[in-house]
Amino acid sequence: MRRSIATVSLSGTLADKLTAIGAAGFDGVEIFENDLIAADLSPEDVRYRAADLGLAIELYQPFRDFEAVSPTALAHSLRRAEHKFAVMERLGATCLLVCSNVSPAAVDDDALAAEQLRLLAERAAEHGIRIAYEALAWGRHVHDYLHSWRIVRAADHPNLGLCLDSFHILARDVDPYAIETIPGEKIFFLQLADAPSLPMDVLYWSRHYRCFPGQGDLDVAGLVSHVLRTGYDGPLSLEVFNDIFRQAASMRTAQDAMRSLIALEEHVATTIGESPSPGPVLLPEALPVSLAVPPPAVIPSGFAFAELAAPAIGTAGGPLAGVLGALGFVRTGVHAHKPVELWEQGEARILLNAGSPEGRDEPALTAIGLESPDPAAAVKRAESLLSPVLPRPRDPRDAQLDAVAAPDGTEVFFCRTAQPDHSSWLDDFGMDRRDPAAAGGNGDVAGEITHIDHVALTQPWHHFDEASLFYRSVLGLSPHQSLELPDPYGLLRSRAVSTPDDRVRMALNVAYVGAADGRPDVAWQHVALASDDIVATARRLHTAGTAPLAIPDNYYDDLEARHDLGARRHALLRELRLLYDRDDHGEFLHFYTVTTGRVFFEVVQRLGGYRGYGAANAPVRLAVQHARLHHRSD
Ligand SMILES: O=C(O)c1ccc(O)c(O)c1
Ligand SMILES: [Mg+2]
Repeated sequence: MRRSIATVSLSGTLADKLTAIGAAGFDGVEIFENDLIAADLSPEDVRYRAADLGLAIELYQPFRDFEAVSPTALAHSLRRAEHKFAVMERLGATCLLVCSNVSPAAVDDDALAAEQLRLLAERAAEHGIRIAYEALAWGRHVHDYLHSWRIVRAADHPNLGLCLDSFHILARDVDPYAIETIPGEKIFFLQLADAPSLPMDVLYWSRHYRCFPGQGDLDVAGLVSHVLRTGYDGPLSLEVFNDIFRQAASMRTAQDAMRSLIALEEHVATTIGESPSPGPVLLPEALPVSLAVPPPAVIPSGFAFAELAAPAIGTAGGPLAGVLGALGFVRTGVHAHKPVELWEQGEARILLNAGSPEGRDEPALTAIGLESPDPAAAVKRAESLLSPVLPRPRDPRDAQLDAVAAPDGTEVFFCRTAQPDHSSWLDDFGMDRRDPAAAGGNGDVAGEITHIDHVALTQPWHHFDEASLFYRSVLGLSPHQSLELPDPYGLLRSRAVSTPDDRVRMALNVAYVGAADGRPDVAWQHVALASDDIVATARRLHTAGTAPLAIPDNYYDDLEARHDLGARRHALLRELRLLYDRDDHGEFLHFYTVTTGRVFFEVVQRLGGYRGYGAANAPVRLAVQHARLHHRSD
């Protein structure tokens, strides 16, 4: 399919936007009038620049408040239209979007709207221009696509058709099923946007919170299926009004947009045969357009490791090694020729890397290893969704490693640990790697860490939606609900993503920038380790002389008010500074270690089928972490 995007979706000048859109591989562009008006480029300059970048100008927009008006207003609007037609001729644009009238002066009269739109279409036809009429969700009288279709049908002019916009249709919860009753040739244009479900005024929601398909909660793929079934063969065009994208780097946003369209086409291709439809079953092969079909997602089956930059391991193991030791981890190997240590316990593996990349001078979570049924196929998938595959200046002695960069720069490795069909990264840590249990680990002691439960990564605030789309589309993880967590100095956005079997879970949090009063930027990351007996793990930590993060007494007073867990259990939680949560499926016990650089560990025990991440307790944790940070910098 032709892929297009509206210039309003990106930041920068019109020239920047065109360059970014061209570089991301789009076929076309919708020129937003305000971008052109403010540009120091003539319409001809824009036309030739777009052509040089391989971009067709698919649409010019928006033309507002035209239909169902008084004769005086109509005369004024027709004059305005003639000027716009002239600009479009200079641009080489042949389709004008007219959005439904929002003015209080508009009359509730479909026959009048049809008559006036017909007049506009007749004038447009003289310039070889077509009019695409769009029902804005907040239109004064016309706010639903079936209503705009009735008007277009009544006007009955070949140069008048519809613009369908997924936001306006899905935001008002209008059933897109009836789209299939519209002949495809009367759908002149299809605009796509997703949005997180937010109970708010639809105009405000549209102007600030639209996002690319796959980043929100709307069924954009289902809507596209209905449109394609009509025979529509025009472009899929992204039109996103978003406060963050307006500020973020345009090159990157354009690439994120392209990834979203590829994933959307794949979604449509794989589900169009199943979507409820008034017509016969239609398979992708029978469509007049072709849809992208990237190699399927390879769902990871667990964590192989988490890698931490540990600049200080040279000095007596460094603080991270101290914490790992107190938690019962054992250093089981050292990389054959890199300053990397392997620490293990159960199936949990942590790499401490002293070879601090690019001036990193504090501990940070830099890479995660995921167990993959097919690492090479996982990389192919990532490549086809425009994720940077990491060039590895590999030593021929090392095991083959397949890795991609996540949007926040975290390296994601696809591994097959100790599988006969693939070389194992573990072999790089020497044949004399110690068995963690035999090497003085605590395989036989209660409170063993069994595996990595989840990792929590902080995303720069302007890459949050991009990150959730990356984990969803590239790795095949399912996003959970977005949460807002109160922090002493801000509101933290958090969203978990996980595999269907929950063996890989990640929490994505927004990192934020310290305020003007000199507070530091906060981008804490953590590795959550699963224990089969958290009370024993906590006692071991105490015995090793390492204190967990000191949760305040007020938390325990409140916990007693919220949950009746019995006096003994409450006393135990308070003594060991364990936190507690529960959901409909089970209970959750957890504690945190103190932060080293940007990193801390969490130990968790899930009782029953608890599905969450202890988000209810995150505000207390953040407050304590902030207090420690302030204390240190005083
Ligand atoms: O927010 C608006 O006004 C607006 C304008 C043009 C569109 O295509 C649209 O979907 C919204
Ligand atoms: Mg629109």
